[in-house]
Amino acid sequence: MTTHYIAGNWQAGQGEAFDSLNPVTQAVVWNGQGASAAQVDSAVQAARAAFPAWARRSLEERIAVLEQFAVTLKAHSDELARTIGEETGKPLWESATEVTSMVNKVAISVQSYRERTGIKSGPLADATAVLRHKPHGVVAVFGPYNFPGHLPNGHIVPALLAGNAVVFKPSELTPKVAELTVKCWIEAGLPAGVLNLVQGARETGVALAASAGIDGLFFTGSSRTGNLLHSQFAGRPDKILALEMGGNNPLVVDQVADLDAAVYTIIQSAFISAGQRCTCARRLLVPVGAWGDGLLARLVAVSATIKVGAFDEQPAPFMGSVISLTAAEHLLKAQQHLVDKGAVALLEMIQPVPNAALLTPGILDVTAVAERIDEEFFGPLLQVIRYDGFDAAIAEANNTQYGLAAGLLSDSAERYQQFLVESRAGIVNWNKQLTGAASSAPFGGVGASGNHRASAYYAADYCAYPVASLESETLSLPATLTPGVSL
Ligand SMILES: NC(=O)C1=CN([C@@H]2O[C@H](COP(=O)(O)OP(=O)(O)OC[C@H]3O[C@@H](n4cnc5c(N)ncnc54)[C@H](O)[C@@H]3O)[C@@H](O)[C@H]2O)C=CC1
Ligand SMILES: O=C(O)CCC(=O)N[C@@H](CCC(=O)O)C(=O)O
Repeated sequence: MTTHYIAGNWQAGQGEAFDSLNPVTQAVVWNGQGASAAQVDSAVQAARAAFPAWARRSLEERIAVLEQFAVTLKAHSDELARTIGEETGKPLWESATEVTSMVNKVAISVQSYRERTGIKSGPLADATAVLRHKPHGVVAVFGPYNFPGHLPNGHIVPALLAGNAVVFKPSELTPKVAELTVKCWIEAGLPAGVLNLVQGARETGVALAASAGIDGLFFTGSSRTGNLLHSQFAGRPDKILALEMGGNNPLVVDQVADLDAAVYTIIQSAFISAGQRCTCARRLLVPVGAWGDGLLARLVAVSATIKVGAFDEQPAPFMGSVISLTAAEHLLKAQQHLVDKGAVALLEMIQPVPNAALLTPGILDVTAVAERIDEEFFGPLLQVIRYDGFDAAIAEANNTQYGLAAGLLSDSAERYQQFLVESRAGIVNWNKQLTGAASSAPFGGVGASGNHRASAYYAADYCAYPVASLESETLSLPATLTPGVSL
């Protein structure tokens, strides 16, 4: 099976065989062989060869190809949404929103490029100061499985726009979405070699990250892998590394007037995408006392009724499956481990159908757990911590190595001001769900969530480097010479 797209040709893999499965039915969605180290190398060389001509094209020419890509995405949107659903288990309504985000990324990236990294100039007394931006060269893009279309696209579109050539290594759990996306680029007329696709698991990623031929690596994925890459790139200031990693995101609930609005917002924050968004609320901070007890009772009652099902089930479920049986098993074990450590299951997360990666929402009260685990559980498992006093809530919210997203549900503007000032995260929301960040804003975290290279609207910043010039069409002597020099 031809699975890799290198130098404008599809070719079969020479590495390990692997397949992607529908997480609910376990049916094979895609299979093939991963790229060998030699194939990764040829993909990097193809990108290197294609880079100069692509970078020399005018910005308008590159934009035209990108806009055509948006057109081809729209034309294939049903097929793409279905494939996202099949490979990830995400309900069709949600997969369709992912394709829309991919389409919208083009116009947003163009706007961002012009605003943040375009050409700017200003007159000086005897010259012109010009600021331009140049592409880095060949960049590797690593994607996660949870948004197999939208998140790699969030690196690829701005990278190509800036004039880079790309080698794309998608998640091994979602190869078919990557293949379809690359086909859309080909149909849009992207020249051969400018975007290359190498499929495969860890070994393919290791080979690509270690390639001497890349000038940068843009990664979205787990903190564990991101940290490995960070160590690997240490001492390499010549290569740009952008890391978008996970979080252990707190959502603080203050005593609010509209209890149902709070419950709905918590559900959208914790359980959308079956809890598989990096921005999902993982820790829910609830005040001690009767009001907090009432909120939790209502949250548990409503969460117990959430419809969970296969991606194409009708009527549509709110939550699809998690990515795999292995992931489901890992999450169930994590729940059991927390219960063993003293957590109280307010709503037990269960696997309702054997051999299907469907999980129901889980809510654990971990207040009594002595040493809470600061880890991201990437699924529908929400940990509740009761707090006494708003200062204590903020301290608890910040009690994590991560710093991606933090939210406050409160009727008090004053409390939000305090939360905004004191919380440590790249996304801080007020009375809004934590998930669903806008592509028109920067997207990134501090602490263990990233390396200060925010993506989305600020992706333009890591896709090009600034070149500052002082320019004068004629060379002439200044009116006054510096002391000590005579001509
Ligand atoms: N901050 C952000 O923007 C986002 C972060 N994420 C995070 O991504 C994670 C889920 O995605 P996963 O696919 O599980 O991440 P992952 O880290 O397992 O994999 C990401 C990519 O890295 C590759 N890879 C794995 N080990 C490697 C190694 N040693 N060297 C080179 N490449 C390697 C994988 O094959 C895949 O292409 C969650 O932790 C989530 O929070 C997901 C979406 C957005
Ligand atoms: O990257 C963008 O264009 C905006 C950020 C975004 O789409 N965030 C989503 C996905 C979160 C995740 O990566 O898991 C969100 O906040 O829901």
